[in-house]
Amino acid sequence: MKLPQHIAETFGMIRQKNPLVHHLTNVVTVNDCANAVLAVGASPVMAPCVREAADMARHAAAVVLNIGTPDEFSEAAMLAAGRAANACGIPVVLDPVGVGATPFRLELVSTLLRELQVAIIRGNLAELQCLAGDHDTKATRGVDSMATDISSSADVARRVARHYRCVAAITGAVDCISDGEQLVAMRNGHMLMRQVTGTGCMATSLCAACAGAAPDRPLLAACAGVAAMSLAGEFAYAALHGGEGTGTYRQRIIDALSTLTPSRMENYIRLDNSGGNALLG
Ligand SMILES: Nc1ncnc2c1ncn2[C@@H]1O[C@H](COP(=O)(O)OP(=O)(O)O)[C@@H](O)[C@H]1O
Ligand SMILES: Cc1ncsc1CCOP(=O)(O)O
Repeated sequence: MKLPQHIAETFGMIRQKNPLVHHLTNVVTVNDCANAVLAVGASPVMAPCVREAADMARHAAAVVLNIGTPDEFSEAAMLAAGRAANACGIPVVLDPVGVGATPFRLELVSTLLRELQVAIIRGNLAELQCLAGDHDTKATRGVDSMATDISSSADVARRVARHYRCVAAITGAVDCISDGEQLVAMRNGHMLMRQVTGTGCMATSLCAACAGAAPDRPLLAACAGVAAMSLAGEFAYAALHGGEGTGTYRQRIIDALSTLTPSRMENYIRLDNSGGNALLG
């Protein structure tokens, strides 16, 4: 089997298994994440209160910790959910939104990564550069950044994955996913995705949906989640008519996710081999 087929097969497992994805996430994009997860055949639930976060995590197939709008209660609830998930072998997927922007976010993410074993970290280049300890994180601008250069993304993804013993997924014009050894780079998506808030958060939730369906293959799960998001962005753009803008585009992204099939995914994934692709030592 070729790599796109493995990725597409992993995506297909979502509809077979209908995993429950528990989210502790931000207030900006929470509804988009819930709809994205539903669109691909998984079930979302959001239970951010510390009094039930761990109990809900135990029912779930995967847990998302997205630090987009952290407050003074976030750390306790995320730790409770994450510890419960770790104890039950349920994959935890971290989105370190804007981690380099404030000391509070950096401290929160450092605590989560010290106390929990995460399966997948999904973020943009600036966020993962920050986690890699790179000091040149000029790319940070609020919760946004740009990744066009495959060599930096590939290098940072590998280093983050090795350091935190997980899969690291860096999205951007090129998406680079690594487990520390193997690297998968894909060039799908559309630059208009940057004009719609939530495309990164949805990518993270989709990685969690895939990890919930295929917990034994986190690298392929992260590839499938990211590929689903990028392909939805690409197909949604192609479906726009004249006079339609980013509001319609946001809706069309959910439409594209809900109609995305494994065979379409397999056919449209564009691998970029210039950074060295999967099965690299
Ligand atoms: N310039 C681009 N060209 C194509 N796709 C892009 C581009 N920028 C981002 N994307 C896609 O948008 C989605 C969100 O990625 P990104 O913007 O990096 O996340 P974040 O919102 O966390 O910064 C991913 O599927 C990614 O591939
Ligand atoms: C705008 C904003 N501010 C805090 S969280 C958030 C949403 C970020 O979502 P994404 O990174 O997916 O665009």
